[in-house]
Amino acid sequence: MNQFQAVLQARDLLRTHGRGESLVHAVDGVDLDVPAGQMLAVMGPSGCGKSTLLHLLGGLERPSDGEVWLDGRRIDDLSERALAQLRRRSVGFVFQAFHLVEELSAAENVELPVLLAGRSLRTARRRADELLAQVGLDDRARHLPWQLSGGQRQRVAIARAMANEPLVLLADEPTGNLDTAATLDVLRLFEDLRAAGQTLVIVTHDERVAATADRLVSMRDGRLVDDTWMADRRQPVDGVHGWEG
Ligand SMILES: Nc1ncnc2c1ncn2[C@@H]1O[C@H](COP(=O)(O)OP(=O)(O)OP(=O)(O)O)[C@@H](O)[C@H]1O
Repeated sequence: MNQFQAVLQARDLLRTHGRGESLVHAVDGVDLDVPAGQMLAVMGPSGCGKSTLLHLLGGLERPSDGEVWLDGRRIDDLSERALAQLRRRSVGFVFQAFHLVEELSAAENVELPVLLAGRSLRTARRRADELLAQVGLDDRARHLPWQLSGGQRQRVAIARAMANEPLVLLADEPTGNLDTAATLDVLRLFEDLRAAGQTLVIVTHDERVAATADRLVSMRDGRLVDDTWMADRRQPVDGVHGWEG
């Protein structure tokens, strides 16, 4: 653990695709320390490597070179089995397209990762009840995903991502498919999680979303080109302008 008590660290991270003429440096020498409890936004033009960076940080992809550390433990060189366990227990993912299991109810979607982590059905049910209440969907617990609005589906996905109390919550364009009202719901939820000490990394194209973060890093061509700590300038969700437009 370093002086910032970084929960998540990237060291000279490289991820390439293809070879020869078609070689792409999706992530090209990224160093990053995310302190515990920080809400970090990642922005940059399409194709600059934001999703790839998020996948590397959460162990969904392995780097071509460099290191990823989670809570003081190096994760990029773990076995497949250990990495799968880490993803289930220590990292929460939220995606633009929700990726809920369509055959399962909202509650069952949240229960699933708890069961996969080896806990009892009773524990899983209790956790799902708590989390769905927290995201304001206790009255939708038995609904299937297609019976929910996009914003409701994303709130279920956030509840699912939080099911095993992850060290970090990683979100890839979480509001990209949502209208303004649903975006605000999701941001208020993130704000509550942040207030409770949750570490969040959020990839976004939306400056209004980034304005609510503690820190904004900008990427270009696989590199970090700017790193701004908002400190006192971060905006509470309801203080951000431009939602009407
Ligand atoms: N599996 C792959 N094979 C080949 N190239 C890939 C692969 N995955 C990503 N890339 C390339 O790596 C670069 C970074 O992609 P990435 O999806 O991380 O960008 P992004 O910033 O998240 O883009 P967007 O904002 O459009 O989602 C792009 O040039 C992309 O085409």
